[in-house]
Amino acid sequence: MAEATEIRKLVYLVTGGCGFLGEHVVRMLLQREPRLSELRVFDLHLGPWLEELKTGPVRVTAIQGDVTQAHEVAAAVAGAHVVIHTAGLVDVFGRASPETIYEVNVQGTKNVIEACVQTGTRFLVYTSSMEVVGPNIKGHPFYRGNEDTPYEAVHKHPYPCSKAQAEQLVLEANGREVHGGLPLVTCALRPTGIYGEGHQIMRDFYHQGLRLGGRLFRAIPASVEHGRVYVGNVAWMHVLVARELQRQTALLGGQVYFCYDESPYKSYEDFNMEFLGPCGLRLVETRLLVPYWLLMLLAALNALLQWLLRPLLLYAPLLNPYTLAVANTTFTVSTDKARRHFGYEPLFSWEDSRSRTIRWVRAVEGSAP
Ligand SMILES: NC(=O)C1=CN([C@@H]2O[C@H](COP(=O)(O)OP(=O)(O)OC[C@H]3O[C@@H](n4cnc5c(N)ncnc54)[C@H](O)[C@@H]3O)[C@@H](O)[C@H]2O)C=CC1
Ligand SMILES: C[C@H](CCCC(C)(C)O)[C@H]1CC[C@H]2[C@@H]3[C@H](O)CC4=CC(=O)CC[C@]4(C)[C@H]3CC[C@]12C
Repeated sequence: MAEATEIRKLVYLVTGGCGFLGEHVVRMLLQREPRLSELRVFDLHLGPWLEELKTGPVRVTAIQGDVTQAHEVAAAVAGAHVVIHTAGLVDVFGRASPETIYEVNVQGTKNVIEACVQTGTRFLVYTSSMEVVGPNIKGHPFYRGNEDTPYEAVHKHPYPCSKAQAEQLVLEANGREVHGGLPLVTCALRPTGIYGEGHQIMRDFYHQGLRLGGRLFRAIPASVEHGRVYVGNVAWMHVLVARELQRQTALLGGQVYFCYDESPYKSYEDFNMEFLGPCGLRLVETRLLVPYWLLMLLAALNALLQWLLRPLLLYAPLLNPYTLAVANTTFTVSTDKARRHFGYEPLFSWEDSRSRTIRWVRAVEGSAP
């Protein structure tokens, strides 16, 4: 007992700690970071599940706050050794305005960096995204690429643009002097499409399939491959990189790492069927019935309707020109940089990731959409 309290001396802060990924990071830190003494969970909306975490050996502090408010961020960061910044506005459906997306993703990240500098926090891990690279607006495939693969990263949509700007800010901040005179050490993790327990889009597809009599309709050719990664492995990568950033500052500082695991390369829809299939849904082939030009037309119509209806109501369907372009462009990652730099191996095999996700979808069954 005395030994356990002796080694527990680190304070971590997880921004966005009540989100899909954030919750997994929080739980993973409690399970796998033995040096943790306090875990601060900062989010705009706190989850009730945080209460059950407060009985363990680590002090869990829930902080309701907004990353766009510099003073709230600085107060939460003060005294933390490590910040894992996962908070972000993930919106590719036009629910939020571009200004709001920039405010949260870019200004929010600036506030986190400045808070580290002012308060003397030395280690910052940023949750970036594959979207900072691509797919680009030209629809170029990124096939089994790694962190050094040349690719024309050209974006227009506010989400990838904001993530790219924020990532750049984080990487440029590496080496800045923090309060106390020591250098800030930063790195960025770039997950591909994350799946697993708590994945809202998977839940939406599941309910859509139930409404359609147990069917989903294929819209994208099966040959278009998407990189996907299990949320537990993404969380594990965050925990590991945060630990190793403190040990190997020169090697890891200023670096980017794609998040990867053993999940198979498949089309977005075929991949989802790995979980939705065992839960009773089937994918109906419609390629011959719905040509791509018609999908583009529908996507453009959705965008027009969104714009026309905006004064009255929020119309934000899954299909829009941006999501169609992303869904229809191959983007897969093949790298071992995280293994080479900080010894990352996926904690969950593909079989584990799959069965955990299926179990979660089954539990969602019957719950309101
Ligand atoms: N879901 C995915 O497939 C991928 C997500 N990412 C990144 O991972 C991070 C987490 O994403 P998810 O967990 O999927 O999203 P999420 O929406 O489930 O979680 C984001 C969390 O940030 C919080 N948040 C939003 N605005 C905030 C603000 N102003 N102040 C404080 N907290 C705020 C939300 O309340 C939420 O709990 C994001 O930075 C996202 O860009 C990256 C690649 C793929
Ligand atoms: C919603 C899309 C699938 C529906 C397409 C339709 C309507 C034709 O059937 C999703 C396809 C690809 C997804 C994105 C991808 O996984 C990369 C992402 C990374 C992030 O950082 C955030 C989420 C997302 C942009 C993800 C969003 C949903 C898709 C566009």
